[in-house]
Amino acid sequence: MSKVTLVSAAVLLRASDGAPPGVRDEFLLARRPEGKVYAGWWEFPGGKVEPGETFRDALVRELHEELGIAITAATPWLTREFVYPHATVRIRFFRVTAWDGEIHPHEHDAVAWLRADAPPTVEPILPANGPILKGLALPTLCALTNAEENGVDAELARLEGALAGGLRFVQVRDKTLPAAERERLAQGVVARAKPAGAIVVVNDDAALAQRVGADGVHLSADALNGCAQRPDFAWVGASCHTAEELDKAAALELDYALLGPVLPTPTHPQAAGLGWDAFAQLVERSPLPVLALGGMRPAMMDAAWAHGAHGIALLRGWA
Ligand SMILES: Nc1nc2c([nH]c(=O)n2[C@H]2C[C@H](O)[C@@H](COP(=O)(O)OP(=O)(O)OP(=O)(O)O)O2)c(=O)[nH]1
Repeated sequence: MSKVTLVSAAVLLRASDGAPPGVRDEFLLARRPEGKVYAGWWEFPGGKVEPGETFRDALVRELHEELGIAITAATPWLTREFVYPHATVRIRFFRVTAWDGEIHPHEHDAVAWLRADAPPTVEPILPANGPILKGLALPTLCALTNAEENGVDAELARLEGALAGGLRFVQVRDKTLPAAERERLAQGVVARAKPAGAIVVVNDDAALAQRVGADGVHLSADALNGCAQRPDFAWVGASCHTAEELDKAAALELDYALLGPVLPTPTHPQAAGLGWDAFAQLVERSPLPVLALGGMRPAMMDAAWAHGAHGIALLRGWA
């Protein structure tokens, strides 16, 4: 196997003027200068890990050298491997949310802030980074419907409130609801979520997702294990419990995974949950955004980020 070059890269995040509370919806790209491989291409600031350094050490050093800033808050995010003609790289991406100092490009010839929820306004972007941009467009809080407990109409009312409060990612779950009720729920979710610009995925029923015009499907772990190729939707995710399932979701080039249960839940009180440390170890090499599931509350978003999660998914407590 050829040598793998280790690279740390920073997704610097900030909130645009109209961003909902707590949402950082802009990220920074920088343009590689003349004289480097891929000169003129846009990348996340960062660079190679030097001998004796951790990924985090390299991140801190590179951002100081390249942008003149001292980062004060960075959490691990995705790890992406890519084979270029010149090198095979393993890039550890971090989300950087606070730093000291003004950004001045010392080693790039330009920088630009881009919106996470819109197509990029600069090009070309380094080929390894396509899925990274899609990951940035994925909201960090995923609401799972719970009409089995709340009833369809109450659940749709709860959704309206949450959409008004900034929710942008919904999974229609409710696997045991009678088919006609589940169809009514899915239709109602799409009718409310689409105008708000929210992503809707339907659990394990591609035909229903098609009929109601959802953005995608969410595969249960069983469906993932039996799946030979990525279903043809804009957004496809899967529920995972093990490293093998995370690998399978990555091999199918899905857009995200849910991993859990992280903590005990009312639905599975007998399961102890993975705990945050085991969660962090499992997601460390994942090229996909992974959302923590099981016993989550919105206030746990910071803990989730600190352990490498993209965000959290929850059945109760999202509104
Ligand atoms: N910094 C950065 N590198 C990326 C990204 N995407 C991507 O494929 N890469 C690749 C390109 C390069 O092969 C490698 C980074 O190497 P580099 O040449 O920028 O590293 P460096 O800053 O340490 O520079 P040097 O040793 O060449 O002076 O990772 C990205 O978004 N940011």
